[in-house]
Amino acid sequence: MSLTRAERTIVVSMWGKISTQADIIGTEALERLFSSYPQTKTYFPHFDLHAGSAQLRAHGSKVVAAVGDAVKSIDNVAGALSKLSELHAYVLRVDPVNFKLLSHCLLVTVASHFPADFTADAHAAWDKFLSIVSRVLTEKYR
Ligand code: HEM
Repeated sequence: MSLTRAERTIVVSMWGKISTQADIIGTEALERLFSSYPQTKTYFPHFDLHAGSAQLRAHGSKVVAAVGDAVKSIDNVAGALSKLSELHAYVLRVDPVNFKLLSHCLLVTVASHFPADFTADAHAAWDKFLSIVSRVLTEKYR
């Protein structure tokens, strides 16, 4: 699976907007993840996961920064995220199903912040891009 040229253009150009609100978007996506899918909280027993907590905000900005690294290396996402891939697969052992949940929450968050940009094509491009990111972060399981 790889992005078409048109899909890359959409992801890169929307990232220009998302990156200006990266911390807010990362934090909101995590808040949505933990409230809609509370089972995901089991990976964070050491975190204060209340909405707006300092740890949640710090983690939200790290997650979105990593998505930004992937956008910047959109032709080599595996290379850009290789350290994170080892962390999630070998150290944290996050079950891959959780990546679908977080990707969904990121999509919903982006859609609600940028409704005019979130056309059906943009939705499809981001969905595909986030599944590539998720695949990279989980592929070391196989
Ligand atoms: C788009 C998918 C994801 C991205 C881009 C991502 C990104 C990151 C980043 C950047 C870190 C910090 C690494 C560091 O401090 O060196 C991290 C840590 C972590 N991630 Fe993810 N992650 C993703 C999905 C997930 C999912 C689905 C879960 C589980 C539900 C998860 C659980 C964790 C945990 C438990 C940590 C360690 C937190 C800590 O103790 O500081 N991640 N992730």
